[in-house]
Amino acid sequence: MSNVVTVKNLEKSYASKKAVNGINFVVNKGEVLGLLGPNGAGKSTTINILSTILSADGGEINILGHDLQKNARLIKQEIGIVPQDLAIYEEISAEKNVRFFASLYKFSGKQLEACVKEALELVGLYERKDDKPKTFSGGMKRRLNIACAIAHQPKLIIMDEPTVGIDPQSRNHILESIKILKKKGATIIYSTHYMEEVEAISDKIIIMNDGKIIANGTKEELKEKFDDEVEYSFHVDKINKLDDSMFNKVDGIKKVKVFDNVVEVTAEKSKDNLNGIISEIIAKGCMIQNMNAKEASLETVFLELTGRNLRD
Ligand SMILES: Nc1ncnc2c1ncn2[C@@H]1O[C@H](COP(=O)(O)OP(=O)(O)OP(=O)(O)O)[C@@H](O)[C@H]1O
Repeated sequence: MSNVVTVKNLEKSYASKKAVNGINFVVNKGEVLGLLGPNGAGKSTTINILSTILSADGGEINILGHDLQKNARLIKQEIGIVPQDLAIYEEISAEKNVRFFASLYKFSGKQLEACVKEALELVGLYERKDDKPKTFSGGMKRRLNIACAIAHQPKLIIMDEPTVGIDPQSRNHILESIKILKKKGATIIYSTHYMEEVEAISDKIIIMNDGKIIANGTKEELKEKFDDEVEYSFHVDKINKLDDSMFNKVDGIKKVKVFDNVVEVTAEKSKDNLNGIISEIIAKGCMIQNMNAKEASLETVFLELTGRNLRD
């Protein structure tokens, strides 16, 4: 079976707020799906429904061949959930934490010990297995949280912002762990506020905004839509002479932003308009101190589609 997750017309409201508004998507076996969206987009609600924690108001979900409404119990055995908040016991050793969670599933005896070891090694905590989480850094606790969620070797792993607020070393470690889990055949759904993480590990990206999916595809597919776009940024000496309408005569200008000592111009590359833009700035009596050109990135795609920065 290549479809591990199929979501059709999923809906969920809280009182009058439609948190998830008729979304559809598929995740194939072995894929890492990055779920991106600004605060309140509906990512956690979607993830909590897939994790069988919340019930949906409408729609259909099939996970690993089972209908979620009819067979949640079977699905729970096959998935691993890394929640946004830590779910570990501070007062027992890292190893006992992992063993406890793994023992809730099908493993016991030697097999259980092997799974616990493998999970702790994966997140780089085997050397610290006898230590209590209360002595760990925030990043180490998050890594332990992951080990607890994956020790039973689930086919589908669902992670809700597993790298929020941690040190870069732990963050890299978590991203590397995800790549290894994927290599071993796991399917992963991963929600995050960090664009660079999605770029680094996702096979497919879904961008949510206001309960809806507004883009769905590979990184390349999403960028393609904005391939003809370039953002020029000029540092000038006399910003007070410039305004948003100064490039009205130049062809292919999409957006102008003037702030501090900077003028940012989003333009269509194919219109070959850089000379025209520079001429207009010089004609205003300004000197250009330096200039940058930025091609479309996922950040641009996100901003264009949602009108918001990812971490507003
Ligand atoms: N228990 C709740 N009761 C009422 N409203 C809720 C509840 N949980 C979420 N919401 C609202 O539903 C919408 C979607 O929230 P959700 O937490 O799914 O978004 P999110 O994309 O995960 O955001 P964040 O990145 O901030 O976690 C938001 O408007 C939120 O305020």
